[in-house]
Amino acid sequence: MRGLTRAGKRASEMAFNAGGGAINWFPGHMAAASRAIRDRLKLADLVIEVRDARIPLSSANEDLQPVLSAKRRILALNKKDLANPNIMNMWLDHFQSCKQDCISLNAHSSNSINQLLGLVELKLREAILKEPTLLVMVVGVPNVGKSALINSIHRIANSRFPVNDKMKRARVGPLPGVTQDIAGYKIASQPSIYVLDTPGVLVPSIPDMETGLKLALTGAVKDSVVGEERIAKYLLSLLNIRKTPLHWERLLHRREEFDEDPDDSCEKGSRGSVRRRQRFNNSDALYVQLACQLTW
Ligand SMILES: Nc1nc2c(ncn2[C@@H]2O[C@H](COP(=O)(O)OP(=O)(O)OP(=O)(O)O)[C@@H](O)[C@H]2O)c(=O)[nH]1
Repeated sequence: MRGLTRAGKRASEMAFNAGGGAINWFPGHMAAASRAIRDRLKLADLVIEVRDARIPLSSANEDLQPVLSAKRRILALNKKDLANPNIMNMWLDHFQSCKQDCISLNAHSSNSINQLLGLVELKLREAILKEPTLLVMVVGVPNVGKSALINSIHRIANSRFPVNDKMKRARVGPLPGVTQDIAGYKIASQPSIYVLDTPGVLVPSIPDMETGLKLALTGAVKDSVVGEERIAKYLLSLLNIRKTPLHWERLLHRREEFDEDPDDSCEKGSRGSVRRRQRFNNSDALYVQLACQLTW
């Protein structure tokens, strides 16, 4: 693990030194948004801190941690469908061993949202009996899936306890910075429970280049801010360090073996239909293999 960390640092240094100028990680609107989030946090009964399941440490906003850890908090590792399940489970064990309520999610999956709502109910059990209004705040770095999560929570909660309010939808988009203002969504009555969507915020200065490049690679920072070439070089260096070209070489080799036996390229589906096994793309593999060698 330590070897991989050192190698990751080396990859980020190489990518960074490739040039491209200084990086401004903190656009103007984030300072105002950070202040507004801190203000509202004082009123929140529960915080859902959304992090990216692929980079659960790098996607933490370190400046907010002292405030967040003093609140009732659920750590939601979102985009679990894009993460390596073995590594993600290791992180879940780690956070749970630190007595932190933690859950891995896919914001578009009803199963995930039902599990999250179960945990929210559990955390708010006592407050639900006492308070007429409760506030759940969703915070996290840009593009981590906060608004998608809120839309799913809103939809599922509304199907369980219909709220008379008009159903609003939070704006979701593939680029960071779509949500610019804090907005509330009512998900229950008696007590009234509101979920607050917040703009994604980063720390004003990212402490090390590797963290910055991981955030860029997973979409928390626009490609143009860091530079497409830097991001691509970092990715290719990581693939190289993890010996991905070697793995692909083996797959290519196996493909040649399949080609020698044409009967092997088909397999029976569960209903007896014959379906073609998905072929490994030879030219893509060779292209990335070559690109990795060039960045080394
Ligand atoms: N694969 C996958 N994509 C997701 C998931 N959750 C959200 N997304 C996608 O991630 C992108 C960003 O989602 P948003 O909900 O807009 O993210 P946000 O955190 O509100 O972004 P900001 O407005 O920058 O704060 C969208 O393209 C979503 O469809 C998930 O669990 N898995």
